[in-house]
Amino acid sequence: MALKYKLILASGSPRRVDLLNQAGIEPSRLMPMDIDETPKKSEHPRSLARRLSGEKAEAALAAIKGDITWKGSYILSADTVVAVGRRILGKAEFADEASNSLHLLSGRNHMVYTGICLITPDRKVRQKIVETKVRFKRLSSFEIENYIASGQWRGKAGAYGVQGLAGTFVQKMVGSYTNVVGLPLYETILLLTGEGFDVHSRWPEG
Ligand SMILES: Cc1cn([C@H]2C[C@H](O)[C@@H](COP(=O)(O)OP(=O)(O)OP(=O)(O)O)O2)c(=O)[nH]c1=O
Repeated sequence: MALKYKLILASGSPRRVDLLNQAGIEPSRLMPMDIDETPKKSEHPRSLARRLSGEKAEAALAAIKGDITWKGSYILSADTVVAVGRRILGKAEFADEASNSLHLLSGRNHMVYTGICLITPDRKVRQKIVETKVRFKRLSSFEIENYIASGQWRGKAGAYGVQGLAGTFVQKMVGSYTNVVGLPLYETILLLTGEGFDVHSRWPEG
């Protein structure tokens, strides 16, 4: 069946592509957007997730402006922020930063906010912020050291990836798991179908 709409995923995150694929959607194009992700002074983590997801989608829209191939396509973006209270734990650049982040998360609750932004073919902007509460067990220095050695913290908010070894750190989670991995599937599909994107006609037949 010919698909009615094209979808641009304004992201370079392999996790987001995997999650969309899991939902039976193959983006027509991947557009990683290099935006400044620095939080503003006293910006709430929720507001940051909202602002950055919006900026990624708007940057992709600006980049395809005037290109007839992508006229009438949907643009989807997301941004995931990990926070302890109002304290934002960004992507660690070095091992010692990642270690600090994990020490902070150890034995505590934290929040994961993912902002999703959808720009429709008629260029309406729709946003949704999804929250998940995560509790990590108390981590020993030995566990943290070994986790750091695995390298799985690289490129991930809060310096961990729940879909990998850090899944063993999670004592409790309230809310969406896929939200923590980087794209809340239930809410994303709801947003897409609500805006007329043909999600279910893309599902494979067995
Ligand atoms: C908390 C957590 C985050 N992550 C990832 C998801 C995101 O890729 C990343 C958060 O950074 P983001 O800035 O949201 O995304 P990104 O820079 O990786 O990709 P893009 O902006 O191009 O879409 O952390 C996991 O993979 N697992 C986790 O458990």
